Amino acid sequence: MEQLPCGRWLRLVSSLGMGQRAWEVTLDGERGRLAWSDPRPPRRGDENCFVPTSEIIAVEETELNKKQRNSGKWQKMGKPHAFTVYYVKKARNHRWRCSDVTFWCADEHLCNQWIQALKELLEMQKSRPKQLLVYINPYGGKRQGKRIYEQKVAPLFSLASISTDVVITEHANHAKDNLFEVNINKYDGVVCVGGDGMFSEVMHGLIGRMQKDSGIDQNNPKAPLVQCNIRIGIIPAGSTDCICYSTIGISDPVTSALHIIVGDCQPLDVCSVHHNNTFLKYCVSLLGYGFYGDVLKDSEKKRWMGPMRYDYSGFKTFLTHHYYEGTISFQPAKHTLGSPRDKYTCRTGCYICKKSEQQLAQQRKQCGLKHEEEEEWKIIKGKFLAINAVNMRCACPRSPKGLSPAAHLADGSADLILVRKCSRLDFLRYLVRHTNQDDQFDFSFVDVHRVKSFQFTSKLSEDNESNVTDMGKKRFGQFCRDHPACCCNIANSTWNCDGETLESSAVEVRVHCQLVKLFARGIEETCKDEAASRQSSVEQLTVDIVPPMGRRKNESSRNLSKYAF
Ligand SMILES: Nc1ncnc2c1ncn2[C@@H]1O[C@H](COP(=O)(O)OP(=O)(O)OP(=O)(O)O)[C@@H](O)[C@H]1O
Ligand SMILES: CCCCCCCCCCCCC/C=C/[C@@H](O)[C@H](CO)NC(C)=O
Ligand SMILES: [Ca+2]
Repeated sequence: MEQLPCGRWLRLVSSLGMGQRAWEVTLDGERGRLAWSDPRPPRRGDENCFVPTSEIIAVEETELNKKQRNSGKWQKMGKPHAFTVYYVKKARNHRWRCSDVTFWCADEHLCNQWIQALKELLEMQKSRPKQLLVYINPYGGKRQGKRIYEQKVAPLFSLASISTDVVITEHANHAKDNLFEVNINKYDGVVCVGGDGMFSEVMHGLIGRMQKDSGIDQNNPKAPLVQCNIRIGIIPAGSTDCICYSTIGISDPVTSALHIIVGDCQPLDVCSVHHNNTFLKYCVSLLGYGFYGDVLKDSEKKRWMGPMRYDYSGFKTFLTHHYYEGTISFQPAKHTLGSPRDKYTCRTGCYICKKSEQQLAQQRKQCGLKHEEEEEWKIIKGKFLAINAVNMRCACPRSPKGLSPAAHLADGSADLILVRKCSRLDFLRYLVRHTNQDDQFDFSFVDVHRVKSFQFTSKLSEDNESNVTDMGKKRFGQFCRDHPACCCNIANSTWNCDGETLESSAVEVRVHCQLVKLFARGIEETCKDEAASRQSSVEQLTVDIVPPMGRRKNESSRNLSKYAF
């Protein structure tokens, strides 16, 4: 056994009992892992197990029960001493579970030494939260938030020695308002139990509190916002849970709780939405006008249906097939490395996010924020069935690859998807591609741009501003309502902003790079993904990224692959 100068164990190797057999158990502080293997040759592959110390949840001294003590080897020795290690076990589809293993030995001192060493290693994990503030929406999704928290999450937090202050919300905006009042410095993180709307509330509370404390005016669309360092954890108990699904890879309360316990950290871009120098909302998942705005507006009246309301309203909105006229102007995100149509998806420790954030910071240092306003704006006028701006891929169980499969969580850009007027059948084909492997951008009526800011004005508000008489417009509105088959809608749609409707149709949107942080790590690469994506990603990165970054023409993909995979 070796000991660090500070007195900590670097390496502990012992022969310990597990079940009825002796195992060689190694705690390797330097490599950060606990491993156990059967010392009897030949070693079978499935009997060599290890767990990274960063994924150990807790260690506890264990009383072996009577049955265990009376069987086999136990009888031959005095009272055995045992300890249990609880750790993260990774199952399929990004699901995490809490597993445990119990080791025993006859020597009490040795047993205590192991418990002590493991506890010290856990203490060294500085990113783990000790004190959390939890908000539960009892009415989100299928109204199971409270039960989910009490039965699945609270026992894990208690096992990991995390203290919590729990607030069960009594009305909408309860959590948001409360975050302006609490002693926030007391907490290492805020957890929301609910859906995307509940996350949005907590995020608004935290960002708003941070700006207020720093004297930043949120109504100024150009204000450089102050980053929030207090992390947010999401325990999914909503209807879509798109933010959880897109940042963890699955919508599962136990998996989310374990990501919180191990102290994961995933930065996230946030869009600010303004109208006429008035702050409206922040958005992290979907900001959608037209189809998704109309689905949301209709579904709000059907909240009693629970998550099914989106299917009902989705079908109804699809049949109405309304399109909306307006003008979109946007600034392409030139600092980002990827593009919405490359195959390089955002994964844990994403290189594209890291590099894009660095390039943006460098640009701002060199040219200042003011210069950005003068950068190129592109303008598109048209008739749209849907305008969707997504800050993340917006995946959910209904659409596992999401609205924009290659969108990045933390690259300081959003993907702006414009679905122009097309036939019902074409729109259906577009929607169906959200659910299969085909490219949903491969349609003549769909455009996608990676942007850092955009503005939208509907034709209706443009006309109102120019001096067309109101009478004429009203008459035209009447005409269209009388002829629903024509599908044009001169009324405005509404914006769907993370599942909340916005009052105004004219908006000014800006992406704030990595404004908030989550207890998450992005989507982990699975063996299946690795095999499928390695070849295409390297090719794609070499083609798409290398030339704009000014690399030498034939610089090999080897240099990139060392970062990417
Ligand atoms: N106690 C409460 N009573 C009524 N509304 C609440 C309460 N607590 C929170 N809310 C509001 O309920 C809204 C919806 O909640 P939530 O996002 O949890 O569920 P959901 O809408 O079913 O799921 P999703 O957003 O994933 O579609 C939130 O915007 C939140 O402001
Ligand atoms: C006929 C087949 C049609 C299948 C269409 C499937 C498309 C599903 C795409 C879902 C995208 C969800 C984007 C997430 C938005 C959330 O912010 C919001 C609030 O939870 N949810 C919704 C539904 O607006
Ligand atoms: Ca992004």
